[in-house]
Amino acid sequence: MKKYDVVVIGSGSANIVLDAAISQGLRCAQIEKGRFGGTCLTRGCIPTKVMVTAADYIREIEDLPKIGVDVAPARMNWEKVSQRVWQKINESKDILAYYQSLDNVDAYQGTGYFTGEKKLQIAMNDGTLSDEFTADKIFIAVGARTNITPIDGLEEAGYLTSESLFGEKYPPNPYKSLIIMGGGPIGTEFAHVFAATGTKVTLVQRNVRLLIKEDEEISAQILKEIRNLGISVFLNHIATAVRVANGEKVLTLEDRLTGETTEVRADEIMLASGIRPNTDTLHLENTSIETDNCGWIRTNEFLETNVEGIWAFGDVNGEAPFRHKANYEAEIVTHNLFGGHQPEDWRWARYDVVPAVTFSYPQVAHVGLTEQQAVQAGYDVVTAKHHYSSTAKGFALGFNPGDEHDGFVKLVVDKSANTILGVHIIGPQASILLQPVVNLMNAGETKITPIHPNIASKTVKELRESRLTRNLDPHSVISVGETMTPHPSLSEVIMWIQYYFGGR
Ligand SMILES: Cc1cc2nc3c(=O)[nH]c(=O)nc-3n(C[C@H](O)[C@H](O)[C@H](O)COP(=O)(O)OP(=O)(O)OC[C@H]3O[C@@H](n4cnc5c(N)ncnc54)[C@H](O)[C@@H]3O)c2cc1C
Ligand SMILES: NC(=O)c1ccc[n+]([C@@H]2O[C@H](COP(=O)([O-])OP(=O)(O)OC[C@H]3O[C@@H](n4cnc5c(N)ncnc54)[C@H](O)[C@@H]3O)[C@@H](O)[C@H]2O)c1
Repeated sequence: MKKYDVVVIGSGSANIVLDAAISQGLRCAQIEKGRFGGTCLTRGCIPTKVMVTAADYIREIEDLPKIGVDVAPARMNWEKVSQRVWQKINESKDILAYYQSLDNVDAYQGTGYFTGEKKLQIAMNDGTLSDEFTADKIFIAVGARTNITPIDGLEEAGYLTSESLFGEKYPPNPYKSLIIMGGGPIGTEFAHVFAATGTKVTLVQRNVRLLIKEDEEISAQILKEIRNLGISVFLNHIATAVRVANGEKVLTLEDRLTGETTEVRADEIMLASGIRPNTDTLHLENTSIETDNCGWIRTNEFLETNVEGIWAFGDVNGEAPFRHKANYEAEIVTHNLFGGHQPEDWRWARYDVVPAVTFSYPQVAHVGLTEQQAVQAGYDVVTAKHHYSSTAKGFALGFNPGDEHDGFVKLVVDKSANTILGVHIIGPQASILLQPVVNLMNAGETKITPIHPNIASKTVKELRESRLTRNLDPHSVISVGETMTPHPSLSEVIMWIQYYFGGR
């Protein structure tokens, strides 16, 4: 049976690990069933941010008269925006071509799955089956996909997901009307994009609030802002049936509190109702790799699975599903296994300082605990709120004290220790305003904290017993590089700093 040194399944954050293995001259295999580059490049962060940026400008231009700049209405040129969206998505072809050009990599286009504990096979996209093979080290980074909630009539009526939108269902023109189901980051970002194109958007959220991972005050504010954009929002509603009438999709909604039903109609329905892991494609039943009840692979703080020689990272381990978190984990694995470091200098993952940004209008950003979580955790909580209008630049941007659309920063502090527990921001550039706090919260000394204590290779057991600590000196470029950065371009600058100076 053929044996590789390294196999990576997935081509998103997995490529970070793959590149390190390649640079060491190891014999590698890469398996990807879809477009090379993974979700972020081909159907996630990057194409959506190209759209969101155009949508942001439309809204900002609309806001300009309030600071004394008269403007003509701005309009989204869908063809131009789409050309730019697909320019990025199509970089995928260059990624595939790059790996195909390397001698020590086999880039397989197909679905990889396990036939035994460390044995793999590939159902190739061309319909053939690969031979079985094995590897010393296997890295699973297969990500996740939209979780489709079954609704009567949905399959017959047809629907969109982020995958099909950036695929076979990409619209040549914006929809006249669109129903989006799900009020998380995907739902609110697409609601902003399409509303800015002139689409009549209806957002249906099962929960009583939008962006349920945010502090309650942020959820309440984003609701006001989203409604202010002309988007119709139904909270605490579920869809019970879909039918097609006069060329439109008609959705029956039920108020979960009162049971009252309403009908909403639109050209198209998009599901943004959460994600599920792609582990069902892997035939994990042929291995002893542990997952939780929903299929997310259990990993420890070193991204090890319970099977020696198999690691998993990114969305598939069920920790926060963000591009910056996936890359952070991939960099940890790279540092430990291919960085030439002794175990006592290994890195490990911590999930208490994972920043999150939703690129809605306005942006929403947070790191750490919400007020509600801090109270529940038993901290001596004190909070403070500072409005954009109370700052000189906030006023310059057009916010006035008392304005119901004023953005704010909410600080959650442990009063006894005087430490920051969480920061929550809603308003322009929230993604950038958050970053200094993320870096500070991540800096300093941290002690190893076991995650899934039963998962431990011999080295990890020793490291845990030695009570390893890592000191991130706030002056060091290494600390900058080891801190997650959710702003897309800021994170690229940080990666550049890390690669340029980090190794010196
Ligand atoms: C619409 C949208 C917008 C987003 N915006 C942001 C954002 O602004 N910021 C942010 O931080 N995050 C964002 N995310 C989340 C981010 O894209 C993911 O967290 C990140 O891409 C996960 O990376 P990954 O490496 O874990 O998996 P992926 O990048 O999903 O890579 C996994 C790859 O594995 C492939 N695969 C799956 N099963 C198999 C198999 N059996 N064999 C072979 N290949 C397989 C898949 O085709 C996929 O390409 C967004 C997601 C979506 C959907
Ligand atoms: N800017 C970003 O970082 C960014 C952007 C997009 C996506 N993402 C990541 O991708 C993941 C998936 O995003 P998401 O927004 O789909 O998931 P989500 O789980 O965060 O939100 C989905 C929401 O849909 C609701 N919902 C579920 N079923 C529903 C139904 N049938 N009808 C109406 N509402 C329903 C849920 O109550 C939930 O609030 C997120 O966890 C997020 O981290 C990140």
